Amino acid sequence: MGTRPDTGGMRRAHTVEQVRAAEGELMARLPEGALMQRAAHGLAAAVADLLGEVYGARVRLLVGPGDNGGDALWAGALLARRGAGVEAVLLSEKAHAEGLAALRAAGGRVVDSGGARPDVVVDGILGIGGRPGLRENAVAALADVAGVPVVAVDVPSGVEVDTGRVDGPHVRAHLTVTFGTHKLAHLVDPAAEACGALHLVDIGLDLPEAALEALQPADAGALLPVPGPFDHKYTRGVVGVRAGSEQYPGAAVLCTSGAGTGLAGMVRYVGSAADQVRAVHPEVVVGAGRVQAWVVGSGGSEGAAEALAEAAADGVPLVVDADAIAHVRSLEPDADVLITPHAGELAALLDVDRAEVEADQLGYARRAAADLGVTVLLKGRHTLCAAPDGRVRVTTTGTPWLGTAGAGDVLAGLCGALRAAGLSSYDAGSLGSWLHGAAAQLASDGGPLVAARVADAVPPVVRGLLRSTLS
Ligand SMILES: NC(=O)C1=CN([C@@H]2O[C@H](COP(=O)(O)OP(=O)(O)OC[C@H]3O[C@@H](n4cnc5c(N)ncnc54)[C@H](OP(=O)(O)O)[C@@H]3O)[C@@H](O)[C@H]2O)[C@@H](O)CC1
Ligand SMILES: Nc1ncnc2c1ncn2[C@@H]1O[C@H](COP(=O)(O)OP(=O)(O)O)[C@@H](O)[C@H]1O
Ligand SMILES: [K+]
Repeated sequence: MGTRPDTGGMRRAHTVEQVRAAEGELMARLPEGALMQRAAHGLAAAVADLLGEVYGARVRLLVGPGDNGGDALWAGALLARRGAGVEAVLLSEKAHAEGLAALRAAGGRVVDSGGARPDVVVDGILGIGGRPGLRENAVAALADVAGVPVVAVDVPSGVEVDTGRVDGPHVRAHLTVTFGTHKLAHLVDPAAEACGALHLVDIGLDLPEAALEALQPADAGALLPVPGPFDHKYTRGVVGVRAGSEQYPGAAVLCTSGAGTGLAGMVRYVGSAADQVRAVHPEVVVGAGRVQAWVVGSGGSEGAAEALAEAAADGVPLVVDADAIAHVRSLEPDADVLITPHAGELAALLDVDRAEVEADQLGYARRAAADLGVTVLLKGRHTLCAAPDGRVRVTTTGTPWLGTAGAGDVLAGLCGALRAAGLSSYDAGSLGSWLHGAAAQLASDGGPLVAARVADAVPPVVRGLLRSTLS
């Protein structure tokens, strides 16, 4: 049976090709039109929820040429039968014939764009068959209803469904109601941001392995390294931090804060900010020694290349952040590496513009991971964790308040602790990012925060996960 709606297990996203194949298989076993009926009922229910009161509400359908428009028309018919005033603006010479007949039979009308302001707009312009961008008449029809909440059918029309790119005009939705499974554009920015809230309607698809995953609390809980009865600090893992510089001693403090949230057994520090680190974190052991993973580069300045070479000489897994990222090509090809760039740092590493990376986050994260043979944690609103073998996870925890100086230093330390505790680079990066985002939400509580508070909030987030995992 298909991916379940938004609660519970791992959130998964599939490509258009995977979705079409699963839909084809299921359609062959069902009466004609049955899948569209499932989709339309789920869509109508979500629009009704948004409206609160259906009777007397004004609903505007923007209808394109394909089955996406068909979903909108059938859902419009259901709403019209419940007493809504439903108008359809047909944006193409073609429109789904049965859907249109059903809408008319239910009392819905076809209108030109313009007219009285509706209470809600249903975007049935383009779905998974859409090419990026919108025609002029669609752009004009959207302008006519500017400010009205939009419910996107399957995807906000105009976005590129398999990449999350938005290269032309597109819909900005309040809510996106999708069917069977999430598509990549629902989770990958910048398209994900245009989706608004997501609602998944189960239409019974049987789906293959996902193209993209987003950890949910139960998944995060299951990945946590939890000490057993006979564990001690060394078996739990020692994480080493080589961060900070004369210019940026605070980065060393913040990075050791992330490393020292209790998920590894011990934190070592090597670098010029030892006094500052010791003053804030008396439990940190200063000086070189055996570690299970090194975190290198946060606030490292010009010393980052040397710090990276020294850490790499130990032959243990590396988490490479900030100034050290530029030197990652100097590492042995078989080194086990997680890099933690923001878009600007990945752009510099790949010698492209930052805007290009921001426009194609999934493409660049995947390519960098494959080409460099490292795991890439591309930080942003929805951080991506791409493994060299092609797997990708996306982080949906977090808050824009996390865009604050030093937050990345905390994240690097946290990922290093998880790596030292024995998680793979892929799990350490994706779980570290998930915990970092969840901790930021807890610390922010809807308001501003500073990076140190994010680290402070990691233990309560972990405690909450463990409680719900055990209950
Ligand atoms: N399959 C199923 O079982 C189920 C599917 N369901 C629903 O069907 C949706 C997919 O429907 P679909 O395949 O008909 O494609 P859809 O996105 O509606 O439009 C394609 C049309 O648009 C045109 N076109 C493309 N780009 C354009 C542009 N930029 N500007 C203007 N026009 C453009 C394109 O033209 P062409 O490429 O042929 O030139 C073609 O005519 C899916 O998202 C879901 O909502 C659900 O009911 C559940 C069951
Ligand atoms: N708008 C946003 N929404 C959610 N998270 C964000 C946003 N902007 C930045 N972040 C997160 O904040 C952190 C910033 O890290 P980074 O850019 O390295 O900052 P610094 O170098 O100052 O430590 C990253 O984890 C990133 O994912
Ligand atoms: K749509």
